[in-house]
Amino acid sequence: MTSQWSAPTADGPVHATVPVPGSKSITNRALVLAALADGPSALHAPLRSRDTELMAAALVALGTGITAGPDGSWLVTPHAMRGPAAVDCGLAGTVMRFLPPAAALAVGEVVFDGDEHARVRPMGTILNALRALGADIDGEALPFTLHGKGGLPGGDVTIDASASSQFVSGLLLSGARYEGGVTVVHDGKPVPSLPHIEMTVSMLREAGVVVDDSSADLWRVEPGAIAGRDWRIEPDLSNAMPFLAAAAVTGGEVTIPGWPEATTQPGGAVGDLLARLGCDVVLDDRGLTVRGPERLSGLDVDLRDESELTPTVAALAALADGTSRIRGVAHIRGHETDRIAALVAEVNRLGGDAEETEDGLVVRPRPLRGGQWRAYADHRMATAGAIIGLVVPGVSVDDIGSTTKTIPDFPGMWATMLGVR
Ligand SMILES: O=C(O)C1=C[C@@H](OP(=O)(O)O)[C@@H](O)[C@H](O)C1
Ligand SMILES: C=C(OP(=O)(O)O)C(=O)O
Repeated sequence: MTSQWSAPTADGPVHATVPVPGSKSITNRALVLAALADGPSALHAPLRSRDTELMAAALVALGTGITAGPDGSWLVTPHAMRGPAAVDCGLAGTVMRFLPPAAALAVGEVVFDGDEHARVRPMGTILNALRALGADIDGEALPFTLHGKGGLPGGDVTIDASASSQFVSGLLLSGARYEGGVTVVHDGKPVPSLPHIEMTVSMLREAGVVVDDSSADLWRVEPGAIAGRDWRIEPDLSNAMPFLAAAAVTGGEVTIPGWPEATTQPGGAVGDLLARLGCDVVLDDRGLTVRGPERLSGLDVDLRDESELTPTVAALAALADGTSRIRGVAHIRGHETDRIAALVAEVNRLGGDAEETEDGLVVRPRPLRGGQWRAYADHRMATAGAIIGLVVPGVSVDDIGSTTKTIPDFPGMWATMLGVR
């Protein structure tokens, strides 16, 4: 799915209110919990994009009933997991890390595969953890085959989750359905994206599961039922950031309605990050409103907890007046692409001055020129190119179709925001 896209240049400060679709991370957790629950669930305002459609299709292949309501909600009727089944993970980390622990409850063979870029994403940690908990799996990465035995003994497992928080979240989401529950201990460099584990723990508790996360690097899920319930999906705050960035780089004003007062999404940090770059940020009953400054300042920031925001922050840094340093994100070399290498290559291709560090990148101010911005099949690389294209004429993004991973119609939303439809 590649599609060349000439990034539109803003003809002045961008002023817009932009409703954004639901959170990928919350939608895919709610789908898994609903499929493993003891009764029906409804997902209200779910994200309907490639990552979540793949999750839904995989759960249906494993026996779950999923239908769409007239208002766009998803109604989920759980059923005992069953194989044989084939699961297409696409490029979705949440599908490739959250589903194998659930598929281990099925009887029969479940074959997992995904996009070319997905085959190099780290998987060994979770496959070995499942083996340690009693699963029978052939393979170390996509593609792999799980020989389901209808359940798992569960118990204690020690893993190194420094390459992805999703290893922990995946085990916790299904752990209540294992005979002995699950205790996951992390041993290694710090776990990234911790808010995403908090999201997992908090959604498990909302579904009535007993979880102990009182010790650092240890999570205990007691065996028991997962309750069917109504899930209300928050807007995707990480996907809101490129639209807010449009205000930041053009000196305009953008509001995202429905911004939650409290959230476990790492995108909750977006307001603080934009304020540090020099924006005015207000959260009130209209939503989150960002007003851009005349000139953006650089920033020195550790994004380990909010690592999925790195491409967007780097795009802003490339347009800032001061030097920026992004730290704590070594593991994003294993995201949709090696994001550190990709960002440095693309900023420099447009004449900028970016440099890789061991755990992030440094971006120094230098005027950019138009040219090709490569997305590397990565939705957040594509939207980073769009941000730069707002103020640098002649930027072309080579794979804008990659944005359908988490936003159904990014080019349409971008055009509407700019009033160019
Ligand atoms: O659990 C989740 O929903 C996610 C966890 C994070 O993964 P990593 O821990 O691999 O960064 C994040 O970057 C990803 O976009 C979504
Ligand atoms: C890292 C990301 O995705 P995934 O859920 O595929 O890991 C992301 O969306 O930035």
